[in-house]
Amino acid sequence: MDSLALLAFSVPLSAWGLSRAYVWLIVENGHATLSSYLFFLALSALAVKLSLSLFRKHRFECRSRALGCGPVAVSPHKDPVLGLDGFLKALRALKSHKLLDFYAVNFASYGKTHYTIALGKWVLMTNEAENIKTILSTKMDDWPIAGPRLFATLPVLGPNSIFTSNGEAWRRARALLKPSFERDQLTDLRCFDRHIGNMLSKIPADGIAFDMQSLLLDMTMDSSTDFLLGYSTNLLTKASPEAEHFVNNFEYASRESAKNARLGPILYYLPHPGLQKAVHALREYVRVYLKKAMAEKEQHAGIKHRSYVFLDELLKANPPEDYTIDQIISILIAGRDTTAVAMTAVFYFLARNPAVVNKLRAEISSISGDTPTWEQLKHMKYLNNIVKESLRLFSPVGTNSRTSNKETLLPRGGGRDGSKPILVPEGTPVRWSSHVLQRSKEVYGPDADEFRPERWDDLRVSWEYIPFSGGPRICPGQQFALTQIAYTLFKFFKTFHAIEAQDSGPFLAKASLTNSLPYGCLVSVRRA
Ligand code: HEM
Repeated sequence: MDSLALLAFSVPLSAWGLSRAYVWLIVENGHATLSSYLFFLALSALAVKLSLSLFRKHRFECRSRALGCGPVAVSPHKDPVLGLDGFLKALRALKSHKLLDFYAVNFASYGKTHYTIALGKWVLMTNEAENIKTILSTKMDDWPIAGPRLFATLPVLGPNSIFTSNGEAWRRARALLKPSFERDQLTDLRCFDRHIGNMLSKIPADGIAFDMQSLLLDMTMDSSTDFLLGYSTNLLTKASPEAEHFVNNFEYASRESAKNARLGPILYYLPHPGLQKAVHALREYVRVYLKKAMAEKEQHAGIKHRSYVFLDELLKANPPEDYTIDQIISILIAGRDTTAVAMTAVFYFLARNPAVVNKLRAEISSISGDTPTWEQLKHMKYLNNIVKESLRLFSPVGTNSRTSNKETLLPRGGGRDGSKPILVPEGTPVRWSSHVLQRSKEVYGPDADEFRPERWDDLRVSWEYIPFSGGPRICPGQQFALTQIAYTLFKFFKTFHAIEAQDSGPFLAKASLTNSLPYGCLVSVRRA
């Protein structure tokens, strides 16, 4: 039944019901007490609210039709109010590390754009590249970051960080950070070199199984802190007790943030002394290096006294102390796990594809010496295709979301075949999955689930490939991450001849702030 028919039916019915309730309760039974009046008032308020929401729904549908929009599919729910059945299914998928598959099944079953209910809230799911482009780029201002992602990171990053802010506050943070990601900085590979060397020296001798993911997590923490603060945590060599404490707090804060993302406002408004203590300790650790960098800036007044450090670059704009700390912690959260997990996935796929490794080694051996330049790395076509293909099959940020701040149009998803535009009400959360989109058979062909770097020789895609997101909020660390991954691969295959998988289970993804491999990535190597 459409909303007009419901309206025509329900308004006279509730008026009649209310008048009957009044006569029965107050006139006939003489219950003219305060509680019966209050009961009657509550009943009336409910009826008015229901009629008003039906009226609004009707007006919304009229506007939607006038704009040429179509209705959107709705996923079926046994519990149509809270959607508890869907929530429990998602929870089970999360626990068995199959949440990304759960999204894939839902998109295949209910359509590329559909509504679902999550704990009483209507959520728009869309995997239409055109819709994602509209949300992230063309109409970005209608779609701020809100909801779970915000609840997840606010307690750790505060409202001013590039990661949690919107509008003017976000533009200010982005402008401050932009110069620190300029190309010149990226071409200086010395910062990675030492940490990659430390990691390679920890890899056990021929044939012994080890977890590549945990080594890569240590390496990216060492290189990120070195790059950002000018002082590495040195987890792979001789970490100080302060550095170890910092890393423990960082990992604890990330885990608790992921819980906030799942339970949203429920946890966000409850006090969490453990998290507060960890965040305080994180900030104080960064403050020590910030103070050192400020002192060195005064002492050296414009003279370059050490190789590139992100903090030195930031301080050129004289930002306030706590604001700077917000941004540094944001970048560490945004860049450390993502890069480590992206590299883990590359090694996961290579360990299962010896023919790809042979082709990669041939390309690497065409470059003399053990230390490539930035330009050489950029021109290694096959190596870059491998990284691209791995990020297609496994994006560390496998899903993403925004919330509409006004009634707004999306170009697709309406009508029987989903080709009409849709009108989205204000306050609607929208979620999409780069992971599912990047495995679309429509775009990537029937072998979309296979690891085949050669497909990138002639494949041209746009918004169907978004491991680093897109639009003005595109990941500013993209080149930094890609360079670090390429450099690691180069050095790894100059040292080792082959890599073999030592686990045989299916590919699973543990969903947290970033997806990771729940049981690590067990491999063994042979020396070159
Ligand atoms: C393979 C590694 C990486 C992947 C897959 C990745 C992915 C992403 C994605 C998908 C977003 C968009 C999030 C959203 O729209 O909600 C993002 C944002 C961001 N990333 Fe990355 N990232 C990676 C590495 C890095 C690195 C190394 C850094 C810094 C050194 C970094 C810094 C940031 C920042 C600051 C943002 C927020 C940008 C903004 O809101 O304007 N990322 N990243």
